[in-house]
Amino acid sequence: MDFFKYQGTGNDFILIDDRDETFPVSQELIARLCHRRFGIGADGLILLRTHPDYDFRMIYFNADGAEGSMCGNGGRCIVRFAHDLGLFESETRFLAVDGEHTAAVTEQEVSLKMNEISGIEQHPDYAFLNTGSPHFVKVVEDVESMDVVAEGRPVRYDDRFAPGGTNANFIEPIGANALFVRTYERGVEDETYSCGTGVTASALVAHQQLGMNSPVSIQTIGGNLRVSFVANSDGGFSDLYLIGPAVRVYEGSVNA
Ligand SMILES: N[C@H](CCC[C@H](N)C(=O)O)C(=O)O
Repeated sequence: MDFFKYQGTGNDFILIDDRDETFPVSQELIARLCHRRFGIGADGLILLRTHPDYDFRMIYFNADGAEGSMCGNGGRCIVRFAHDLGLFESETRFLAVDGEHTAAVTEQEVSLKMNEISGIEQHPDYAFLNTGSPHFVKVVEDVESMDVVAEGRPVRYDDRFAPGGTNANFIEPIGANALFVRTYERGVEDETYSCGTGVTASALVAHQQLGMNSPVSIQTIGGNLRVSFVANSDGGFSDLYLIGPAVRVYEGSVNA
């Protein structure tokens, strides 16, 4: 079976051109392919399929092999993959688990439009919102020295977020409109080098709690992203874009 490996600021994915819909979907196979020792190794696996009304359809699976909610970095990577396959020139429209997305590509970046957010659930020491995936966001002092797994895993499984659980983001302001974000990712069950829906959520919380304005620059372990948005008077957000690099690393073939 042929596959392509892409990464978006270190969040890495196996991409499969499944326009013929022959990929044998199973939780066991996908978990094995994503395994860092017994498989190719990735934070997730993404199928590119056809759709009569869109340039393509995105189906996302977390590294645990289960079909996931929206993946922002994976969305940027499948846009780069579709462009590499020649499916569009510079702008595209595709269907994902949370509905329609548009995106634009340049040599350096992919700009992905994220779905509108109705509002942020603000608690005394954290915020919670869904940017296509559920995110707990907490402002901390020294994010670089945190043990993100030790702090993030209990949040991911906390009863407050049952039954589906949540991703956990820890954010630190590093400039007027800049953050350092680290994320424990649900379904990977580890810290990832970046999380697209997570940095999107973090930027909106930084606007609301820290007074940051669009575009917010985000440093992650895996590289730099930008999030631009319009804050609406009703507390929601629109014109939400996740912008940054998405790169093909290699292609290969694997025994299914
Ligand atoms: N693990 C996430 C989905 C992928 C999110 C992340 N990879 C991104 O770039 O948004 C979840 O189950 O909620």
